[in-house]
Amino acid sequence: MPGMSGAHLGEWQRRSFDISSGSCTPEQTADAYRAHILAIQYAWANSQLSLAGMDSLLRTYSERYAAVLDSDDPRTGLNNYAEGALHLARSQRNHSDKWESSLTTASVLELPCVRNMVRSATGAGVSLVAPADVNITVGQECEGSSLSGLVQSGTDPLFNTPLLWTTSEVNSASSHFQGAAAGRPRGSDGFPSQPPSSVGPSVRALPLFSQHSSAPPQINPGPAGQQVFNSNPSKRKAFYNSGGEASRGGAYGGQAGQEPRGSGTNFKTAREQFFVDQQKKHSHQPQRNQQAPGLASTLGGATKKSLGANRPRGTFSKFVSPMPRQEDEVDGAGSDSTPEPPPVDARLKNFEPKIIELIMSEIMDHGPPVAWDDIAGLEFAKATIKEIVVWPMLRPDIFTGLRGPPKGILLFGPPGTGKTLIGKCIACQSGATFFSISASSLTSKWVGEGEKMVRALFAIARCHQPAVIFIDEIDSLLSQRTDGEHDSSRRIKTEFLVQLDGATTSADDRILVVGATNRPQEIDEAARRRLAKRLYIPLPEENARRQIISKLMAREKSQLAEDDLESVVTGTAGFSGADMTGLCREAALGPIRSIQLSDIATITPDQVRPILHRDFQEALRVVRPSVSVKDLELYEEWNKTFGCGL
Ligand SMILES: Nc1ncnc2c1ncn2[C@@H]1O[C@H](COP(=O)(O)OP(=O)(O)OP(=O)(O)O)[C@@H](O)[C@H]1O
Ligand SMILES: [Mg+2]
Repeated sequence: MPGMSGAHLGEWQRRSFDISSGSCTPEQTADAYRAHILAIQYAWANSQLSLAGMDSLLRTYSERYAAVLDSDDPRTGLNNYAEGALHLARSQRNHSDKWESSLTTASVLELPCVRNMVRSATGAGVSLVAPADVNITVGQECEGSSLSGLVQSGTDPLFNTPLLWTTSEVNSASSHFQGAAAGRPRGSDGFPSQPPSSVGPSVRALPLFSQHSSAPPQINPGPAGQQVFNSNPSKRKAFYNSGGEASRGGAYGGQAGQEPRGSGTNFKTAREQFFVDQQKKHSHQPQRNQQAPGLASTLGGATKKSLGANRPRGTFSKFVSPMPRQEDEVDGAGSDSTPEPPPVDARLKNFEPKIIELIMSEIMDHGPPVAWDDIAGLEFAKATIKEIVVWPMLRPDIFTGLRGPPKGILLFGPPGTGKTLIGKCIACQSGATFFSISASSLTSKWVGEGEKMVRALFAIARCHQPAVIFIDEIDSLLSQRTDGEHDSSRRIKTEFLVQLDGATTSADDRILVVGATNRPQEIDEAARRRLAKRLYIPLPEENARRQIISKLMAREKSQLAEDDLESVVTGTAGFSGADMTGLCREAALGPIRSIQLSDIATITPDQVRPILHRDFQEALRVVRPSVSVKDLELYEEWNKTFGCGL
């Protein structure tokens, strides 16, 4: 800014980025709090701050920091991670979504079967079935409402016919309309050739669907009799809408409008209250609900399920989800017990379930087991890891105080020397909950959410102690912080360091962080300090190379004399474990290459010759070591400077 001195600029920056100024973005605020947290830790490490002082300051700033991270408010918080997920979820449909059919009232009336029905009804004065209790939405008008439990008769001006609905008609109508919608084969006129069986004492056989019925149907009034309902289309629409509720009200007792619960409570659910209001609106149908109980009870099993709504409820009853449960759908009967959500640890209550799920999915499945013997050589590293990881996990009571194990390990060394293999072995052998995290799983999710993932990861690990967090290729996550790097990756790193510090210094937590890298020199020095035990995983020595070849050849048909093996071992100096595996693969192809092309189609596996020394000699001509001497020197150098090996 021209004319503005450095001092002014500094003042302006100080005020603009002052957290309390209220003008900071949530990112700036979070950054500032993070900086505070690190400064406090730094001050303590340099003995400028007492332990108690650090403790209290850390608590204050951690809480403020967490508030910014966890707040859902986009103006004050960073918690926007769910948006991406919700966007995806929005396009999905579930049971509660309305299924909209292309059928409209007009198109239904145009259906030949409906026309027939209208015609015969006009002639015979029989009842018409209202398109109710169909699990489809006809246009936007009726909402899959159920008229079950209602017996209505009257004159429908639309059809100019007596209007009569019975429970069975409702059911039949349901099946008819569903059938029509699904295009199922029907009788000649589109109706089922057999009338549906009676569904209960109040339900008569369906005259409407016996297509040749000419006499007015006999109507069983049901226990509560019938009522007349003169409707016009708009009224009927309203009635359908309320009727669904009515019937459902009936299905779960049907006493809406009366004292609803026999249990002496006046409690009404919102749905019941809605129904009562609707009923008042349609006060020209006064007895509608009185007849509902009987009909409803007969319909209980015959029409749609009430999804738990038929259970007596009160203020102290359990909430019953309106969503059908899977087992309800399977067994049809349902049970009174609602599924208990899995208990959530109080320490995780600040994290969204989705993020917890994401982390949990990172828990490594104990795939193919890896034993310590599967790792050739590396005796020192194996012994140290057993001492640090396995025994303390098994006997935490012995490994206390000064014997307390270090909480952070760094495995470093040239590529292909078995670092990841060791990680897999720890997963199998330690008996701890094993989280295998790669940098990409934290950084490639939603931008800005990496640090939340990191926090959640450590919180979950704390809930699943003893736990091992294995971070492969840790250099890409904790490389040295530079000025030019992206803000979000910087934030993830800082968050990781904060968490790592907590995990590696807390005496109570049994969380071990294991990092693996083949670029140790790129790791941030703060991370290096936290990963206190830095173990060099070198290229395999002669003995280890011999072990690798012997182990791999033992699974194949091979003839390798002792001398041959020795010559291969000496010829592979400088090979990594992965190079050795590659060499054996190449040698194993030798016998196949020696087969005549004409025989390849017919030869049996037994006829393939064993792997011989000459196959290794051939293979050695094409497989070269992948680690250069120069690279090796760098590792040795770094090991001398920072390593904890012998
Ligand atoms: N010490 C060993 N014993 C047996 N097999 C080994 C050994 N080291 C490496 N291998 C073989 O090499 C393969 C690769 O090893 P691994 O993935 O553990 O290497 P790494 O050290 O993690 O390499 P990078 O640094 O490139 O990730 C293993 O699957 C295994 O087949
Ligand atoms: Mg690896």
